[in-house]
Amino acid sequence: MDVVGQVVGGGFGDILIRQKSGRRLEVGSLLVSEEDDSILILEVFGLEYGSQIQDGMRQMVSGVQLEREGDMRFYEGEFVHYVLARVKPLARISGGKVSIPKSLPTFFGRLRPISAGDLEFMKKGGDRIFVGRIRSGSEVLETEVWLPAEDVFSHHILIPATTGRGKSNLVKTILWHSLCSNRVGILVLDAHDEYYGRRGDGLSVHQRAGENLVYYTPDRPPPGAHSLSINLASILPEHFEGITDLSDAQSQALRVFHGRFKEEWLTRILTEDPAKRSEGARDKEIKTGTLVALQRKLKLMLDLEIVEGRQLVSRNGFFDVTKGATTARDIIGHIEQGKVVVMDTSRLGSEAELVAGNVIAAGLLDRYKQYKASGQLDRMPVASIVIEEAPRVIGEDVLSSKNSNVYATIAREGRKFKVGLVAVTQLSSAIPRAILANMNTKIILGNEMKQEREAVIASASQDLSDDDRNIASLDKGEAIITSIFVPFAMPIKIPLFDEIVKGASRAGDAPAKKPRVFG
Ligand SMILES: Nc1ncnc2c1ncn2[C@@H]1O[C@H](COP(=O)(O)OP(=O)(O)OP(=O)(O)O)[C@@H](O)[C@H]1O
Repeated sequence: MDVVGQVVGGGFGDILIRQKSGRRLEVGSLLVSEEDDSILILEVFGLEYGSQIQDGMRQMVSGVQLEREGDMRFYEGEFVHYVLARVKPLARISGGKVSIPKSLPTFFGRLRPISAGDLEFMKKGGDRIFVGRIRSGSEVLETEVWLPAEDVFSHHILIPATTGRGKSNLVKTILWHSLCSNRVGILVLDAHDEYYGRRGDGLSVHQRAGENLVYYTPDRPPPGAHSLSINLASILPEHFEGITDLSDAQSQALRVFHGRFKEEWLTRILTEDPAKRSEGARDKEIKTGTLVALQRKLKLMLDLEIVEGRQLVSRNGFFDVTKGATTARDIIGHIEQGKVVVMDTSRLGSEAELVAGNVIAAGLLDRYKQYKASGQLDRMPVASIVIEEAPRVIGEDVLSSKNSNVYATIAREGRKFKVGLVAVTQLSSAIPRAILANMNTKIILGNEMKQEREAVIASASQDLSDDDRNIASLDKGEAIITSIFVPFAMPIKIPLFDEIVKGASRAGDAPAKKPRVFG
């Protein structure tokens, strides 16, 4: 047996291992204790020195070496000084079945490194999505990790990390595998226009992009892509809720206009001339000051302007008076067919992006509620919405200071209707605990901020209370998956998206060069 260490003490959840000299255990290393009829997988969460020599003596020997450059050494140093690893049991595997460990490994038992053969029970392929390979410390095993797509998407995914740790790469990886089947329809609000692959490789080079990827952009759509504009008539007063700061009077004004003018309500608010308002009873409901402030706010947010003759025109062609009447309906239709819809919102401000997302998310949730009511939900694919910088819509301050919004509703109850969120964030601590706890799969990337690690650890599906340092030391693309759909918290390495594309083109699964034309 390839021994790396031996059990020398500790207790359940905090077992002390002496590291064999010449081996190097890392925080996150996975070890195996072979028992009679099972194996126990253990994970290193702490490392410290051990020595048989008292402190004072060690410091004196060091003094001789440093100050006199003397050759004073300990006889058979590997016996007297060593590294102690603190490990916790992760899983017991017996006859291909995984269970939560409830006992200690054999006292004085020797441990070996984990190998791919120990993890053969892990299921692959089918309606699962690939997220990476099992990692032991910084060593990557061959074992692939595939998550059950419908379950994880409908029960929400949280991707927490600080900047530059590989969030976008992970989202791309997940979307890539979602394109293989139609079991999950996904809306991606792509604020950096980075997923489709206009510049460099993106989802468009996937073998099935033609059938399963739909790209909407307001900026010179490539062949087969759709021009993205949303008609003002698609927007309802509630689409602004929980997105932008509106006073009570302003919210009231939105509703009054909607009640009076139905689909034309937004155009009417924006084009009403404050100077020509009559003092009739109807207008008293809305003060001129409120109207003027509302017009200013909406024009700025939606990038609209009033030109001669009180004509309303769109400056960026996104929110439009004439175009885009069916956009929201069409996008919802694509998601219902299990496609991935990438919406390039890179030209929009943050609030406008969220309003656009709201129009679609609210319509989608409504449709799925209807499917449930009519008994058709079972045959529908799961629907999911990828939202970056998630605290913008599900942050504590947003939800307490403004009315709730559709994203929060989805986070709380979307699961019942097969609608989920993929929330990407640098600030998990800004999301209320109840919502964090509802995100039943967390793919935790590196994070150097203690407060953020604590928020994620406190709401994890497995006990990660000893993993603070482990999470702090995660390198780019290294992650820990905690989920009600995995048997134990899994350390993984996410592949680089470019390598996935290269691998697919070698295997003939993706064209190597030009993006595909799709519709
Ligand atoms: N799985 C990975 N393996 C190796 N390197 C990676 C991996 N994922 C990302 N990287 C590296 O880290 C860089 C940043 O990745 P990415 O843009 O995905 O991070 P991010 O967290 O989305 O950053 P930002 O918050 O700035 O958008 C990439 O350019 C890439 O070089």
